[in-house]
Amino acid sequence: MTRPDLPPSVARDAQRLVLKVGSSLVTNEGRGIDLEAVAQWAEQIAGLHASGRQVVLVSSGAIAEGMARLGWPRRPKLMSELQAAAAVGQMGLIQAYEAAFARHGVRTAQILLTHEDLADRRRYLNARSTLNTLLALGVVPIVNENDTVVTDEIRLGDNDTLGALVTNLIEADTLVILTDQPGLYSADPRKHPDARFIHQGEAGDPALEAMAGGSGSAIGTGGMLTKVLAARRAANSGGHTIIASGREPAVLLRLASGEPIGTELRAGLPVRSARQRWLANHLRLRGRVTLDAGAVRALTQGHRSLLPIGVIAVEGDFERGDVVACVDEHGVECGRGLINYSSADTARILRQPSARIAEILGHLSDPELMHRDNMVVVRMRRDIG
Ligand SMILES: Nc1ncnc2c1ncn2[C@@H]1O[C@H](COP(=O)(O)OP(=O)(O)O)[C@@H](O)[C@H]1O
Ligand SMILES: N[C@@H](CCC(=O)OP(=O)(O)O)C(=O)O
Repeated sequence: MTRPDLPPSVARDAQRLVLKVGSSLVTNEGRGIDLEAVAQWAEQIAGLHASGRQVVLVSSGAIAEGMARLGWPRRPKLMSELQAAAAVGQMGLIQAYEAAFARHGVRTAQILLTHEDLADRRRYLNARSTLNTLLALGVVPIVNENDTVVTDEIRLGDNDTLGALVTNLIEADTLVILTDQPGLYSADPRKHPDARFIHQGEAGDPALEAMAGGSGSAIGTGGMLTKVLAARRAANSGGHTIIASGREPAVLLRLASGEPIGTELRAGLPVRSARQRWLANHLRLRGRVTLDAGAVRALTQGHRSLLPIGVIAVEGDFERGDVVACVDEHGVECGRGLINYSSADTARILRQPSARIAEILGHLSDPELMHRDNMVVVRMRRDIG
């Protein structure tokens, strides 16, 4: 869907793009890899390369393609079967992409990531430098979640989130999410055919997030909600997001030439530092501390460190250096950061002035429970980090 009276697409000025393609597009609604679509994306990305732009491709479809290859008509429920399907399907995906890009003389690389790779600071920095090196070499990295090794509790589960994390990781200017709809509507168009098309908005706008529903197909996973939330996450590093139809001819080249296609969600939020983003992007936290109202204010308005005196409860089993959530008395997260004391020690020093830490614990690591520099404030109720 083009946007005739609108300003040029943000993709026109993007030097570094992340392109995310969904399972139903990649696998022709689960029938098997859509080689024609893959060929077109490869041709377009080669065209973007020729104009000096760098592209990372985040491709879903491993499970759907694995199911097609194994002759499974329905998505299995068992984790081990999903993982087996992903292992089979990922081979097919990578072969198809490598062959399609080779026709344009463009090299590809496979990158399979887990949440843990991005949560561990050292592995996160490694992933970042590998991706940056590949881009500098003119290679197109093809990223997917490492479905065969992740367990249910630690899966990202949807590649919209992964696309946003990769956007943050390499500080891409624009995240383009291609899907089976022309973009975001005021309600799921599968259920509400009269829904209004949203041409443009601001990433992180709760009104837009309320419009987006789950997946309407048997193949996709996150639906529109994960795409709109991905836009909020991408905006943390200043990345704009475009959600558009993968069936739109030459969609990437047209976007890059400035044609306004799909829904554009602009980054308007203050950009977070790489360290703050790394903290914010932790999807599974080791525990949480409950803050009294004064401590919540000190954190969110005063931009101060968290002291043990403002903590009224502690939950979870964590060590010094783990990422822990700070919640208010209603359990709503207001910040998160690296904690200076284990859960056992925190339980002993909560509600106490910092001057008493050494006396209670027999040692003093830091006067703060969480230092300002190691924290990120979370502002909204429905925050995704
Ligand atoms: N407000 C909305 N606007 C557009 N699509 C929506 C909306 N809410 C839910 N959807 C559903 O989201 C689906 C796209 O997400 P998904 O199935 O996960 O695709 P993909 O495999 O591309 O990630 C659409 O087919 C549509 O049914
Ligand atoms: N890693 C999974 C992708 C899951 C996913 O996010 O799918 P989709 O909602 O179609 O983007 C796979 O390759 O099957």
